[in-house]
Amino acid sequence: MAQAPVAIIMGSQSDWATMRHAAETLDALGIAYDARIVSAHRTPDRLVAFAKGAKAEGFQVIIAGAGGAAHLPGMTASMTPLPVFGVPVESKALSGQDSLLSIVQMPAGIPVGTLAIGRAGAVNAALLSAAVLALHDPALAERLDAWRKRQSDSVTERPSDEG
Ligand SMILES: Nc1c(C(=O)O)ncn1[C@@H]1O[C@H](COP(=O)(O)O)[C@@H](O)[C@H]1O
Repeated sequence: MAQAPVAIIMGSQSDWATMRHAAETLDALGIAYDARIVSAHRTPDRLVAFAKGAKAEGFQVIIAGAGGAAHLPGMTASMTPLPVFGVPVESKALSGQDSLLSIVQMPAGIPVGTLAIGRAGAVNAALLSAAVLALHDPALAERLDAWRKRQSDSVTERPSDEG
């Protein structure tokens, strides 16, 4: 079986409720992915093995979701040359503000492409990954165009009472 181009990693099982939206978006675009739980805090050895080996495994893009003290995206980015898109998971205590600031304020030199908090960020991380992969995949570029057209077509011109 061909290697999935996208890795979706998350700090905890509890993040899956958010990160599954990235997975579903990749599904809709026909992009294979591998979803794994990897935590910089709780499974540091797993993180190092994953991040150092991700390119050799054949991944092309990494989506990393984490909440609270969200070190996972930045630590992953520090150990791989692959593009890393970070998704701040909405934490209970601070509504994801902590996750967002932990992920977005990287020091110059090690970038993480940071998305919005929660579901929107997860969906957009998948769409950004698709856009990167589509640069060298014309069939995927067509699927992405079609996805965006369907989205535009689904927006009515006027609001209705039915919502
Ligand atoms: N931020 C991180 C990391 C990490 O950055 O490596 N590992 C786990 N966590 C986060 O802890 C939160 C609570 O986790 P639990 O629900 O398992 O207690 C999750 O949102 C997870 O991403």
